[in-house]
Parts: sequence; structure tokens; C-alpha cells
Amino acid sequence: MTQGCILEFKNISKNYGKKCIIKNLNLNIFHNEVIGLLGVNGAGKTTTIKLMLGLETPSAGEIKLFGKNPTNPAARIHIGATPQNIEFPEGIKTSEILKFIHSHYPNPFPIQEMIEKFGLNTFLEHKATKLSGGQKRRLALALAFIGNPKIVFLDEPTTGLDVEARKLLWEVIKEYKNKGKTIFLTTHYLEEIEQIATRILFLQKCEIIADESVEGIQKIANSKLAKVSFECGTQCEFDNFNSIDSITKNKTNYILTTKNSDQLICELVNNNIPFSNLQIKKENLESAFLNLSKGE
Ligand SMILES: Nc1ncnc2c1ncn2[C@@H]1O[C@H](COP(=O)(O)OP(=O)(O)OP(=O)(O)O)[C@@H](O)[C@H]1O
Repeated sequence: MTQGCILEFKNISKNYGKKCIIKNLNLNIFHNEVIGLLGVNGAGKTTTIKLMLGLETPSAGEIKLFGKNPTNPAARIHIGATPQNIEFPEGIKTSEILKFIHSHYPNPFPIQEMIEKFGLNTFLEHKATKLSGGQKRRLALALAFIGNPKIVFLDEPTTGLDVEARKLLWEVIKEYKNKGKTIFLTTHYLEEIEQIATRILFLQKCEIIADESVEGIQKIANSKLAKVSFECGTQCEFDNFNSIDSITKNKTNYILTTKNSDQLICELVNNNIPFSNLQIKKENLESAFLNLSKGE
């Protein structure tokens, strides 16, 4: 196994019937990474996490979690996870579930610390199946971290969380990373991931089409289109321009798309275009992601 690697996919393929979900994927996850896995609905993010957790078997290839098969209890003792759809057993209270999961790990965090971190105080004596969606999510997150595992897998962890709980979660993830631990998460909230991820993966059509640092992804975003809009009372001619990808005109309002907004502004000035109300809108990470998804 590659040094420092805690999870390894070797030529992994996964099909459901004839449907290909993952094809020939090679992937290494190392200590102290915060990895965000992104992809459109149905891209295969949950399936990927299930393969990592040993909850699904690959159709081909080999997965090593801490050098072992992910179903091996000796590997699983180092992981924590929260699934996308949370279900708890009937009749058990929040406090009881916390104690039960806590007892399975050799070096867990104090239960009280998890209660405070994830704001569980007000529903400790409530039956877990009766909790609201957001409360269930908070409990599931506390359970993912409680064992002080080396890697935590979070499948769309912010689903159902209010703004405050989301902030809390990102703080917990940051803190956890600072302890040298690894987090692997799927999410649709790209702007949030931008703040915490050390690496971003995009899954599309059975393949990881981008495996980049946040800076790398931002470069992709920056090299993508910007929209430059302005008003101009006279008819503009753009024949001398080298920087324009497309032109849209609506009465006196022009919208130009460009991969180089700086050059476009210079060309506007050099060609004495009498523009006003100039606005430049660069693509954000989210639209870069969507364009990657579209294969642009
Ligand atoms: N057990 C299963 N049997 C058959 N098909 C499945 C099974 N589980 C998932 N799929 C299919 O595999 C594809 C990938 O599903 P998956 O849940 O991994 O996507 P996802 O990227 O997590 O989607 P979302 O963002 O909507 O949660 C989907 O087309 C789904 O219908």
C-alpha cells in the first residue's frame, strides 16, 4: 500500500445490473485530508461511500481500508460514518444510542463533549425515531465522530440541518482535521466545501473527472467564462476584439462572455466604446462544477 494511504481503490468498477456506476477507478485517500466528493444526483456518490465502508461489494477490483478488506472489523474500528438516510432502531433514546456506540470504540470522545458539540442536550431523553429530521442528523453526526475514528465518512451531512447546525458541523470538521484526522464527505453545498476541503473530486459518468485541490478547482473556475455586461447607447462593433466568446444584446444592454475579462476591458477602452454600468460576473465554483458535469 502507498505510504500514508488509508484507503485505496484499485481498478474498482461497480455495476447495478447492466448499469455502470463506477468504471476502473483508482483512488488513494491519505491521512489528514478533507475530501469532498461532488457529482449530480445519481452520479454514484453514495455508492462510492458504501464501497468504502464495505456496505457494497465492487463488481471488479480491490478496496483496501487500512490495508484490509473494508468489511474486516480490524479496519472498521478506525472509521465513523453517517449515511444519507438515517434510521434508528425503535424504542431507543438518544442518550442510550450515544452510550451504546460509545462503548464499541477503544478510545472514544467523552459522551458529554459530543452532546455539547452537536447540541443534543434538549432531546437526550427522546426516542431517536421520534426526533425531527435535523435532530436525527445531529445525532447521526455525533455518532460518526464519537469513536474518535481515524477517518469519518459523511454522506450529505448538512441535509436537514439549520444554519447554526451547519456552522457547527464545519467547525467540528475543521477541528478534526487539525487533529490530523481525515474526512470524506459528499455534498451539494460547494461554497461550504470550498472553505474546508483540501481536495475535491467530481464524479461523472462512472469516472472521477477532476481530482484537485480547492486552488486547482478555483483555477478551473477562473479559466472558465466570465460575463461582462454594460450599457451602451450606440451600436458597438467588436470586430477588433480577440477576447469575446459570445455577444448578447438587449436594447442598450450588452452581455459579453469571455475567458479573459481583463483583456476584454482593455479592448473596450482601446476601442473607445462608451460603456457605463460595467459589471463582471466570474463563474463561481458551483457553475464551474456544473460545466465540468456538462463536459464543457
Ligand atoms: N441498490 C441499488 N440497486 C440498483 N441501483 C442502485 C442501487 N443503489 C443505487 N442505485 C443507482 O445507482 C445510481 C447512483 O446512485 P447513488 O445513490 O450512488 O447516487 P448519488 O450520487 O449519491 O445521488 P444523490 O446526489 O441523488 O444522492 C443511481 O442511478 C441509483 O438509482
